[in-house]
Amino acid sequence: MAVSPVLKSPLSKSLKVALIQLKAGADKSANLAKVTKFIDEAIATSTIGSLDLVMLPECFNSPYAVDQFRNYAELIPSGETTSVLSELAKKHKVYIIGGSIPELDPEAGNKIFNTSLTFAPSGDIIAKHRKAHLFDIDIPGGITFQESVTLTGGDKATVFKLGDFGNVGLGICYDIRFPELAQIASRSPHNSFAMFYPGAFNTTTGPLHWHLLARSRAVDNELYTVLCSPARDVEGGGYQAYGHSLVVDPYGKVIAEAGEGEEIVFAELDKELIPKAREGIPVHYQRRFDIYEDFVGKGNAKVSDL
Ligand SMILES: O=C(O)CCC(=O)C(=O)O
Repeated sequence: MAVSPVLKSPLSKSLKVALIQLKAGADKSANLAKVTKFIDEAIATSTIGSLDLVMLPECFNSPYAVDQFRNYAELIPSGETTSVLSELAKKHKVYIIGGSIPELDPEAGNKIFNTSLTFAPSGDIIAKHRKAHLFDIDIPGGITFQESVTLTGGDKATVFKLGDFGNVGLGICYDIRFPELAQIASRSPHNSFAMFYPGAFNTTTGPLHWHLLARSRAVDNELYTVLCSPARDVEGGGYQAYGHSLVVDPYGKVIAEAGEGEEIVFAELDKELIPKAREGIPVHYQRRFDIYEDFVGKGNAKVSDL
């Protein structure tokens, strides 16, 4: 079996990121004011030097509740949240992975999607991912949640170019349970160095699977996984997010992690670690497509082009 040569990245820069773990309330304007304050603070207090990217959690401008999504849904790109994030990216000259918001799409029969936008330092939108796998679960004595009551799933994997840093993939929360999105992003022709997942796991499935899934996607694909959660909101009641926003390196090691409350976490993603991990443990090049099917790059993987 042929082993492909290790791909050395021509772009050796590391990516300095801040994860904003905050809790959202019922007041959208207050949520957006809080996002602005936290992003300003991340830029001003970074412990790792000048930041390249700031990331927000899933549903940061609305309660995470099936019966509320339509009330908070916005048009993209003309909605209020899109313009606030675009201005913040421009003001601070950073990339922003804008967690996710409920999106109203009149062209799709007014359906609602759970959508994540990424902004370049110019303020332009460079990626849009609609949560592909909806969170419909029922754990007796644990949690019941049915996103599909009001949301529609997206129909594409999302991979995009983060400027000079190279390609990255984007999924939302429950999407992390489906290894295929990270596989598509990590493998040729995309060769991404990181997967980003804004996510709001809960106090039942968080302790069970949050770290396990982040580390699994990282080890399977030998890339960074970056997960940003809302903070726990005990006083507010409602959906209790797990917290523990984290960054996992291509060996599966957790290199940064938040607690449960509101917090900013900083981490540096050293891209040189990707070829090192893939050279040392070359699973990336040892796949046996003679005994199982390769679905990536075979024309049936749909990748978003905005
Ligand atoms: O997969 C899980 O356990 C949690 C998923 C979730 O909370 C979500 O998709 O919003």
